[in-house]
This record gives sequence, C-alpha cells and structure tokens, in this order.
Amino acid sequence: MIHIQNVKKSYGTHCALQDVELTIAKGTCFGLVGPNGAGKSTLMKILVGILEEYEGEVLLDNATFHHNRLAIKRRIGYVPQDICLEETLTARDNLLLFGRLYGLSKSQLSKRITEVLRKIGLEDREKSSVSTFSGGMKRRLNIGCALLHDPDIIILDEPTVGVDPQSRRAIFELIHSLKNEGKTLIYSSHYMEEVEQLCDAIGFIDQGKVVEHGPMQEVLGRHHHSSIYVEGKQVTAEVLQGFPSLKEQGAGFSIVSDEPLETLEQLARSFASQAVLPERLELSQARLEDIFIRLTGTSLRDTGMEGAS
Ligand SMILES: Nc1ncnc2c1ncn2[C@@H]1O[C@H](COP(=O)(O)OP(=O)(O)OP(=O)(O)O)[C@@H](O)[C@H]1O
Repeated sequence: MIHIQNVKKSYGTHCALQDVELTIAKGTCFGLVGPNGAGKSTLMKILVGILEEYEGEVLLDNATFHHNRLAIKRRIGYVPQDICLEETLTARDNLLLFGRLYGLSKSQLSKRITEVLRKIGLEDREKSSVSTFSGGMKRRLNIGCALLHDPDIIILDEPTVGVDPQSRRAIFELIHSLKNEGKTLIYSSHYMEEVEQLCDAIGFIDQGKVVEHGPMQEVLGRHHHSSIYVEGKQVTAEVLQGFPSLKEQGAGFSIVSDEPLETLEQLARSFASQAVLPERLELSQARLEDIFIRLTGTSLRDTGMEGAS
C-alpha cells in the first residue's frame, strides 16, 4: 500500500503539487491522469525517489520514503517518459547496462535479461542494434530496463506515447501480465480510453491538485451522467446555443447531461424549430474524458495533445 500524504512540491515560486492525498492499493493498476503540466511526472519522480525535496510524506507499507529511501528504491521500477536507451548498443547490451546500474550480478542478469526479453516480446531481436528499432520497440525495451531487478511496484510515465498499434497492444498485454503477477502499477497517461481499459483505480490531477480519485467503478458511478454527441453540416455552435456543457468534440459537439432523455427531447424540438437535420446523434454513458471535462472545465485535448488512436 502506498500512502501519499499532503504532498506539496514547488519549483521556485511555481507550485507543481498542492496537498496531494492518494492511496494506492497493493496489486492494483492506478491511473494518474491530467493535462500537460498538471504535475503527474513530478509526483512520479517523488515516488521513484528522483525528487527528494518536497513537503508531506509518502509511505510504502508504513515505511516513510524519507527514512527508507534505498530499500524502497529497490522495490520500484521506473519507466520514464523520455526513452532512455543507448542506440548504438544491442537490446541485450542495453539491458546489461541497466542491470549493472541496479547492481545485479552477471549470473543473475543473464537469466533476468532472457526473461525480460521474453516478457517484452523482443527475444528474437536481442542482438539487433537499438538504432534499427521502431519507436514502439524502443518503448518496450525502455519498460524492460525497469523490470530487470524484479520490482514489485512499477511506475510508467506515458508509456504509449508515439507507439504503433502493435506495440501498444504488446504494452497492454505486458501490463496485464504484470498485474496478474500481483505487481502494483502506477500508470500516467492522457489517453483516457487506455486508462479506463487498464486501470482499477484513478487519480485526476489538474494544476497540481487531485480533483477526483478512487476505484474506477466508484469514480464512474459518482458521475453517472450521460453524454450526447451530435454532428452534421447544419449543426453549429449557434444552433446549439443554450445547451449547457456544450463542447466541441471531433467533427461535432458533445453535451453532458444528467437527464439525457429530456435533453434529447429538447434537442429534437430545437432542431425542428430551426429546420436543422443532424447526421449523427448518439447517447453514451459517462466516460472518464467527460468526467474530467466536467470537473475541470477543460478537455485534455484542449492542451494540444492528440487523442489515443
Ligand atoms: N525542473 C523543473 N523546474 C521548474 N518547473 C518545472 C520543473 N519540472 C516541472 N516543472 C513545472 O511543474 C509543473 C508540473 O510539471 P510536470 O512535468 O510534473 O507535469 P505533467 O503532468 O507530468 O506534464 P506532462 O504530461 O507535460 O509531462 C509544470 O508547470 C512544469 O512546467
């Protein structure tokens, strides 16, 4: 169990984290979600021990990070957002290099490298230079480097950014298999669909503050509103004027509503009175993206990031 208690972190005068309180249960996959600059990486770096100067307390199984740093670091594997590999070396030699940094012996390492290469699905490329790898293969190897010392907590910062669909699938399968082994995973992403699919619990961070958190089903249940999506050549913001929570989404608009059937009726009346015929009209239950918009008033995609493919 990881307890994050009242954590605050500032860079100079800029406050990156404010009074963060979170509990992450053992053996769960915890999704940390928020827009660029929300504070996700800062929190992850605190959990990994890269950032040592902060206020508040982080406890792992009741041992404080401040007083048990080395022992805790040995239990944690960190996959940084930026790929950190030596391009001129082979996959095996990269793993060897990282294993040495973790202080693993030669004999331990040889066995672990073979296991890790199998886990990340790169056993047939172990002797290939990393410079010949696709972005997705590099990401998988980057994850492999964090698994060498067999940590029971794995922290992954945006592990699917810039990967092809095949590697994304391989990363998802890897995460599922780590979960099945009982590992605790902390997974940061701005791809809401991924988080909803993979994670058992979630924390939304916005401007350094936790704005919602809890088990996934509880969070979805707490915000059990619906969302109506409408699209068409004649459907413009002016036509939809007056509908609350109106948001541009893709080629159309979404309207969040607690009373979806009533809102649908109002829409139908409004379209009829304006002689507008929509080409698509869909009703869906609250998804994480809608909940985030509702809580913060912004979409993650407003921040200039792409959606998951
Ligand atoms: N070393 C630093 N010095 C000064 N400010 C920093 C530093 N690192 C982060 N920040 C600032 O702290 C805030 C939180 O940054 P952080 O990287 O934790 O956000 P994030 O949610 O991980 O965003 P991203 O998804 O872009 O990585 C941002 O405003 C960022 O500019």
